[in-house]
Amino acid sequence: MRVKFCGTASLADLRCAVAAECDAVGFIMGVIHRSSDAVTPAEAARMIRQLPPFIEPVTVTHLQETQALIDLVRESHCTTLQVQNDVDPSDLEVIRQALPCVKIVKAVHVMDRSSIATARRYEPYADAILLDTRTEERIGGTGIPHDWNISAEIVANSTVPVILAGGLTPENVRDAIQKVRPYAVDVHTGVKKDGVRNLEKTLAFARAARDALK
Ligand SMILES: O=C(O)c1ccccc1NCC(=O)[C@H](O)[C@H](O)COP(=O)(O)O
Repeated sequence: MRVKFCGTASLADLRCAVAAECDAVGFIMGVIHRSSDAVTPAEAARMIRQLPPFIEPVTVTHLQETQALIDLVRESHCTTLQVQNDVDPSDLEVIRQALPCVKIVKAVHVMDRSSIATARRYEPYADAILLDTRTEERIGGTGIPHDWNISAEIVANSTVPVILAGGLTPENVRDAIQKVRPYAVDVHTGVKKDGVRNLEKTLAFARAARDALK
């Protein structure tokens, strides 16, 4: 099972994720909704210089305007873009033309069964779909799980890889994987202690995720 740790805000956070043998690290940039752990593109670029090979750095953002998204990826030097906010699917095509080597992940918020159609709408334009939770204030990093029955249905019918996020923890990630069968899992809040990424929780999350289907 692949694992992404989101909200990497310091070298200490980065080292925790690397120690847990992560597959990807997310850098939150360009936030317009409530959020924590945002960094500037220059800060992300500096941290990425310390990243060992074969770990994917991901630009995670609220921004919606196509050129702003392209600029953010270029400035941060990430190799994957996670679009957390609403955009027209055709905008993803424009981004792909501008950044042909960058993988595009589109977040879909699982609120009710309408999310199934939303995910299907983005599938032709995204390299992966990330299923997340939203609240009135936040469109990511809520620490709240959603209805995994709906997520499982999206995974079962998707033509692209599906990443499960939203309220995952070292304690519930095994059940989540067994029920939803995602391509990868993603966590931000669930591996924090006293507001910062915690090494024990990060290691425990990665271990539980990797052992879930054994
Ligand atoms: O995590 C955030 O605060 C965030 C802020 C702005 C845009 C996206 C954000 N998160 C996207 C992620 O990939 C998070 O890991 C995902 O929402 C899960 O978060 P959590 O429920 O806290 O584990």
